[in-house]
Amino acid sequence: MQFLLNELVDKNRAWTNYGKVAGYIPELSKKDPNKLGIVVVDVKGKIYRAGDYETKFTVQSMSKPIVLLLALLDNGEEVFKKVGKEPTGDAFNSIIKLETLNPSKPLNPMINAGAIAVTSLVKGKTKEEKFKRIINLFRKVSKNPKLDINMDVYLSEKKTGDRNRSIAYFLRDIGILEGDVEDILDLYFRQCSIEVTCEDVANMGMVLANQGIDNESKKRLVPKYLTQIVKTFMVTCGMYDASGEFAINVGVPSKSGVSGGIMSSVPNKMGIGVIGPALDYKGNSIAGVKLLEDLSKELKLSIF
Ligand SMILES: NC(=O)CC[C@H](N)C(=O)O
Repeated sequence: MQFLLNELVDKNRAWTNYGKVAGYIPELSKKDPNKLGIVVVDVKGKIYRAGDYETKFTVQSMSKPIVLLLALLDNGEEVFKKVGKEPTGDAFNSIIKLETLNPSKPLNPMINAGAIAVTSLVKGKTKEEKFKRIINLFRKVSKNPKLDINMDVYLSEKKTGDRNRSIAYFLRDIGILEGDVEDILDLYFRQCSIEVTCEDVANMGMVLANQGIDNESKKRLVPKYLTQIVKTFMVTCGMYDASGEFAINVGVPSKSGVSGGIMSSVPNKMGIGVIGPALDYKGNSIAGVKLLEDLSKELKLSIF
């Protein structure tokens, strides 16, 4: 496995010359596009690392499946009164269907509109308590008690996130969001700015792959059926409007983020964390996706 990972990172590094780092969050545009790293954690707890696996990056949309777990723990299936279960075929930050669908609600929790609605459902008396509950779940599933926000990325997105702000105000207008919109957005920006490495992300993917059980302590962290719901969303909507192609070429429940990270869960086998900041026009890491395609073919990881 170690040899294979080294070989596949070397082979796919050339792809980092294609695509662009995300520019709409100014702090992300400073990232080195030529990084490519991967960590694989298997169900027995063995860890394999290759390439620029030590690179730090923010979770961005890879936070969506984890916060969805928390909202489902807090509210059960009531969550789906506020957000649907279907793919959109639109970009992750699209607004268009919010107005044209009737009755209107975000189509799924993996797009920004759906994720903002999900974040609003996390329980807690104050914003601080809500964020504490969010970061604590991240620390638990990543096995990294030191996980925290990257302040520069957080402030950068908070200052420039007008599209998300528009989405959130629209969601309040149509009755999906309740409460203080700026507070909900602030929580959403914070969850996106949690700083991780490939190993943290691989561990997060492992909990989902292992049906909610910590693969080492064997403790149950979240109910199995919630991990099934989340993994299904990762298959159908996790790579935004490229989820169908990714399902054919890789075939593993995965979630990408605009930082260039990808979290993958191979059911009952492994968690994978990948970083490659240069993105295609849909917002997925070009080299990261190519690397996962090769790994999936070599190890026959497709679930289909
Ligand atoms: N695709 C993403 O990773 C989006 C997350 C980002 N923080 C945003 O809301 O725009």
